[in-house]
Amino acid sequence: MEKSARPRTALNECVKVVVRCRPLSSREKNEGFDEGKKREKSRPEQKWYERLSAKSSDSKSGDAPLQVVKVWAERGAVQVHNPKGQDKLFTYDAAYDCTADTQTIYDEMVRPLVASVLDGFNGCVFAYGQTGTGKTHTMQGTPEHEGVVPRAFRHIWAHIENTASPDVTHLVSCSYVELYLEEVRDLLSKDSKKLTIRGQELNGFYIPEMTSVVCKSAAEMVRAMRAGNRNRAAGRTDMNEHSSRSHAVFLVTVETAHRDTNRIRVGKLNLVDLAGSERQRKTGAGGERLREAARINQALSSLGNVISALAENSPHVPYRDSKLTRILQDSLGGNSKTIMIANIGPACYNYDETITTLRYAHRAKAIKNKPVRNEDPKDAKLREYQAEIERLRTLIEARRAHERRKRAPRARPQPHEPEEETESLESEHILAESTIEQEKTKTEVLEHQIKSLEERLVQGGGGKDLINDLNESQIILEQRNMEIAERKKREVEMQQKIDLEEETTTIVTNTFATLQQEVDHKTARLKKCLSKYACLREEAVEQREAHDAERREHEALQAALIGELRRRLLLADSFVPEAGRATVLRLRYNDDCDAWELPEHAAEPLRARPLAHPAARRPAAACALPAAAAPRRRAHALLDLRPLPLPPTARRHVPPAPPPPARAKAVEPAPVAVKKELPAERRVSARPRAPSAHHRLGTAGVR
Ligand SMILES: Nc1ncnc2c1ncn2[C@@H]1O[C@H](COP(=O)(O)OP(=O)(O)OP(=O)(O)O)[C@@H](O)[C@H]1O
Repeated sequence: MEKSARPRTALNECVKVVVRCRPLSSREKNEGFDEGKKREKSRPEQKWYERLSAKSSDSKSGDAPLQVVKVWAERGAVQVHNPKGQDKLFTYDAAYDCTADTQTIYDEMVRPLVASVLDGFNGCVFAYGQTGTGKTHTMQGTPEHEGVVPRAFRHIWAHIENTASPDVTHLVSCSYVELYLEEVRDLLSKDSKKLTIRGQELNGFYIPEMTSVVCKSAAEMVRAMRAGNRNRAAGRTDMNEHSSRSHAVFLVTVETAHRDTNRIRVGKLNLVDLAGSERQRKTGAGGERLREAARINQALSSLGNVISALAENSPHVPYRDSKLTRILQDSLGGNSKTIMIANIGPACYNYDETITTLRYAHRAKAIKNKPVRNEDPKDAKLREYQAEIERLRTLIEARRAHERRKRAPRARPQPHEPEEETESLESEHILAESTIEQEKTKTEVLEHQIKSLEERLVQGGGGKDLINDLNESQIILEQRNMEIAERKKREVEMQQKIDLEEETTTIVTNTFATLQQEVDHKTARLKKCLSKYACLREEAVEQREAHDAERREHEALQAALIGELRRRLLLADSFVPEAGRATVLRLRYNDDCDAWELPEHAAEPLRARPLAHPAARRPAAACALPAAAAPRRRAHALLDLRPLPLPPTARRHVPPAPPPPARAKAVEPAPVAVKKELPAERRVSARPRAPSAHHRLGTAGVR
């Protein structure tokens, strides 16, 4: 992710939100009727199951009651059965049920976005949702069902082939990174090296050192994606056989140069497959999986906070809270056109998670981005390559001219000329020949360099003639699909408008014959309003409960992390030598460099408290007196206000003395050994010690 220039003027464009509901998995179908599993569920879930089972016997349909989600594709709405009250209804830009395939989602929603990227805009598609709801299935797909990412590759290359002409040059490059345990890793480098996010909140963040692979076809990009996927962290949980344990970002950069206008457009497409939120109770995660889950949930919670802050137009957006939100800064509230695909599962077992996902997705609809076309940005590689090719060409020209001058016919030695002169002319000739040879080799090297640079660029020679019939008909078909998708989108929007206006117009258009009619009508409206009010109150209670649950989870996580921190600090106290501990405590973490640093001008902490000199009239630090030991430092004149370590409150455990043999008992009484041990212990605690890491944690107010 290269740093790009900030846009000057931009039109606001809302984040588009799409919901996709996957089919019930075979496991969910079986689990619904498994009495053993039902008993394991928490009480509210069990009640829900019981209610549904009752309904199921009424409806006589096997698995229908297990599903709580109903998708109204033509309205872009999702309805969720509420076990405690009224059903919930959310509307989005589009909604797809389990029968919809990725092709439809791509044609209707993603295709226009990729077209904008080819026109020089930034674009982002990210899949969000609970674990096992089909984010990877949507983004990457399977060999049988191609996902959004490979479809975008094919779309990009179909466009490049279609617009091939000698006046248009393209450069396509891709990068692939993952965020695993809050570390950014390069998936396209052999050793998956760790990367650093640089930049400031105001100017946007970027990753300067990530590998960028120049590609010449869609197949090459798919190969790069697969190579990256092999390096990506994945693992098994109770909810997903192949669960992604990291957030992955595939970045495609398309640069297009038009010779006639001499302008370069750079479009960047971020394709993000997030790891899913998960509850330890359901995934059965432990050990390393639990650590991963904690980090995944933490990053997703930061993402949720960013979405909420942007939706509420809050003056502060906490992008800095996690690396994920830093990476996605431009996509959320910045210079980008963005699509959020919210993946949900239909099972009642996941009711809470589905509602949470739908709420965040609904909030994301209010986020306004400011996309602008990126024209002639400073970091365009195409311009760099073109300049380099131009420079090499001039160099070759200069060399050739030099060569020609050297080859110019020289005066032949005349018979009457002296022999020495003839010899010198001949040696000069040989020297010139060898220089020409050397120059020739250098020119060849330069020509080779030009060729390799030109190979990276895609430049069409024959325009439309190059495209075979199949490709052309495919493009026509895609255009038709896009038109159909556009019409469908308009239909959904109109349907949503009609639904909204239907309610308001009924009041206006209604004319009442009698007063009683008006009273009845108004009573009905009042009842409707009251039920809406009850619904909202219920939602507020639910949100508070969800918030409380989330807080409890965070508290448990925090307690676990503090426990871990204490253990590590204890280890540091026990094993880091006292001499080096003061230095260790001064280390500060630098977010930008992703490393621990020793601040340059930080005062060195005092190893011991300064004592008043016994000979001085006024109290003064012993080290401040001239007699004090040299060398003196400025830091020595500072007063150390940190509390001294408290003496230990527990006595050191003294192993009980082995029962003495009957005869020795009278000679060596046991209590003496305990008495001897105590003063020695006190002496240790009274000695001025370097501040311990553990002690610092205590004074920092961490409970
Ligand atoms: N629309 C769908 N149609 C059919 N099967 C699906 C669909 N969506 C998901 N699945 C199946 O559900 C399972 C889980 O999907 P996937 O791995 O994509 O979930 P995920 O959201 O990426 O999970 P995680 O966050 O744990 O990585 C897979 O076996 C996948 O094939």
